[in-house]
Amino acid sequence: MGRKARDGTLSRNLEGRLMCSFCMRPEAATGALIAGPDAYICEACVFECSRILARETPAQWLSAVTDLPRPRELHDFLDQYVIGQEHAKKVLSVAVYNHYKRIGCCSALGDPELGKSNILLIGPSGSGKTLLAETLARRLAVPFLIADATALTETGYVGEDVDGLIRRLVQSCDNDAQRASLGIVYLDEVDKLAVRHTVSRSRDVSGEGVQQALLRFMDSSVVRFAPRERGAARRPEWLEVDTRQILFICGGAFEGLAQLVERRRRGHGIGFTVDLPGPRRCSNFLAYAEADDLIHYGLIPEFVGRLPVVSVLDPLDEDALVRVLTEPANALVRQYTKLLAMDGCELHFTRGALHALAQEALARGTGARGLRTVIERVLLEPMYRLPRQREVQCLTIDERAVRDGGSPSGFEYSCSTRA
Ligand SMILES: Nc1ncnc2c1ncn2[C@@H]1O[C@H](COP(=O)(O)OP(=O)(O)OP(=O)(O)O)[C@@H](O)[C@H]1O
Ligand SMILES: [Zn+2]
Repeated sequence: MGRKARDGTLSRNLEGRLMCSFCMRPEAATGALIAGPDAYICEACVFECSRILARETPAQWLSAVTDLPRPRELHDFLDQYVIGQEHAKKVLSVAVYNHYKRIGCCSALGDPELGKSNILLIGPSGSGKTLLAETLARRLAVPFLIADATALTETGYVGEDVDGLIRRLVQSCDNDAQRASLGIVYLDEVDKLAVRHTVSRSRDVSGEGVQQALLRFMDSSVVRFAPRERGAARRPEWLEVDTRQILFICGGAFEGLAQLVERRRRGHGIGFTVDLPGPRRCSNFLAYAEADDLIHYGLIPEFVGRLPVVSVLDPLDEDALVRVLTEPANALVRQYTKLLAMDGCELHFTRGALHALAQEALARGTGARGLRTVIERVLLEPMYRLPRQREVQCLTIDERAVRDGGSPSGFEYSCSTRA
């Protein structure tokens, strides 16, 4: 036994009793300790170590890579849940595939070099940014966390700092730090971190400060913290997460960015651009957004540099919203049909009603997000009455029922009893 094991702090606790050098529990609590030249280890820690090693063997990584869905498969899966956004689907499928392929290969070959390709999604509210990220994470069965960039603070301020974000990811994996490090973090509203947007905000935390804090995590940084429930057997005292394998997908509407792009493309100082941009033109110009435009918008160059993959999503038009209502595997119309079927009622929407719903959602300017609100309003009255009105067996929502705002009269008008 080495000198350190006898005298050093690694092997004895404050009372001078032998302890496990890994979890620091005394011999009385751990049972037999296995001695090394400089340290001791208990059974629980041996178990934990073998579990970690089992996951890190190259063979396992390679099989994970062989099982990795190819970009085309990822795209097909996205198609089941996300309407439109073809470009974003393609870009994301490839980027996410490459990300996990890289992780697998680098780990297998013991290569620490990991050029990570975090992703930036630019698109209006309710166009499917979160949905795309979430659906990919579900297909890959990797941990997924959604966070709002505007709620983040610099370390030391009140609120959730970036460390807290990683901690939340680990907690969502039942404190499995290893698994958490393969996760995807979707960071919403990063456009609100732009320097020019934070000047007039009331909170004392600058968006720039948060951008700086995020930089560290988007590359590689070890976050170390104590798990919430301590003391339980076989639970390490500290959890460590290396963020270098965590994929960050950032999203934002970037209002006004299209105008910046347009101005750049037309050359500065030419007066005729002023009153040209309409919504359609703007989204066209967004497709030409470059790193410089994002920096001009107020993101710091280092932050933009960490987001090499950029995709622009289209605003959903009326036809797209009708498809969102009906086509996805978990489409709203399917959901409510199932819900009313539980009350023994068959629900139908006419084509006119679907378009009216889409138009109303469109008017709200929150993209597909508005659809649920509108459909809830229209179906409120029927859903309120149905559980009592046993005779109603077939309910057709037509255009008028939508336009009448789901008033009782609209309901009377559109429901019928079947013999
Ligand atoms: N392209 C789409 N296809 C199908 N459903 C969509 C699509 N876009 C949005 N939705 C639906 O609208 C809701 C909101 O979408 P999502 O959260 O993805 O918007 P977002 O683009 O992330 O907007 P925000 O930036 O405001 O969060 C989701 O519940 C989703 O079901
Ligand atoms: Zn131990």
